[in-house]
Amino acid sequence: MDNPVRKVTVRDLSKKKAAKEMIVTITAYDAIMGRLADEAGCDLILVGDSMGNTVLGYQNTIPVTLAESLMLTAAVCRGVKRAMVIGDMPFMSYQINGDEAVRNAGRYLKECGADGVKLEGGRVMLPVIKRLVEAGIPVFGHIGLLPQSVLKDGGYRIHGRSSNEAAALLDDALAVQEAGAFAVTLEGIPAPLSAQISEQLSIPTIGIGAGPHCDGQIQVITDLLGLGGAFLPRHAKLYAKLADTVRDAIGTYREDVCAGRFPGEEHSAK
Ligand SMILES: Nc1nc(=O)c2c([nH]1)NC[C@@H]1CN(c3ccc(C(=O)N[C@@H](CCC(=O)O)C(=O)O)cc3)CN21
Ligand SMILES: CC(C)C(=O)C(=O)O
Ligand SMILES: [Mg+2]
Repeated sequence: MDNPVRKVTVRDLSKKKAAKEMIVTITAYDAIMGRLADEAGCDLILVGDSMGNTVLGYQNTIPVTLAESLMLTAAVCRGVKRAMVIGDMPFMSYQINGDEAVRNAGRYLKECGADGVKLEGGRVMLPVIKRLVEAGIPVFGHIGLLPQSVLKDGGYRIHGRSSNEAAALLDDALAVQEAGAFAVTLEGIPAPLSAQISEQLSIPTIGIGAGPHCDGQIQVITDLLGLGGAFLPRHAKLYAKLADTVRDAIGTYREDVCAGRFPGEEHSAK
């Protein structure tokens, strides 16, 4: 039997925070990208409900279904050996009540092989997070800019700019920690406030659009690889231009086929 690779655990993440080592996180939506992110050494891989905006082609994360999220989470898990894989619970799969949240969250662990789930919301989600943790499900919290509230908020905006909002966000972070979450995403928060939250919390903070003083960072993989459309959020940095590479490769293939250059003899059965 192959020597199994040792999985990253929630305890490894705590140790990284204590040692001031960055927790590197990225989203993935299929086995191929999951494997590549794992091979690149990421600690955490989130099967984000940003699959709505990216691979599923919706306007936002609202329409993503539990079935879609479970299917892609299972695919990512099949590609990943070492990193923790977290399923991002979609809109309306955990907000109704704790019973539904536990039933739905459990499916990520049992049916997909995920190592935990993520859900959006601070103090209001304390009872739900607590129920999941009591059931033995590792929970990754998420506070600040909450994409599943885009319709209520009327768009995406930085949270915590006023002193009232900043105090509420610190309280949200403490509530998520008190509920038993193993880490929390800080999204769209001014850098000084995420620095303060990261210092006050014993659990790791993972930032996106939240400055450099978090215990780790997360990015949406299609933003980082240049696979998205024209819009790149301010928080994202282009590390590659894969859309150009892919379009060029497919275009060359098309020209070869039209010109009779492909398939050649070496690609043809005798
Ligand atoms: N491709 C992609 N990348 C993401 O980071 C992402 C998603 N999709 N989908 C789910 C959420 C939505 N996110 C978003 C989407 C838009 C902005 C945005 O418009 N930001 C403004 C700055 C806002 C401000 O400074 O107040 C920008 O100009 O980029 C931010 C986060 C983050 N998440
Ligand atoms: C951006 C991260 C935090 C997320 O929730 C997602 O990708 O859905
Ligand atoms: Mg999400």
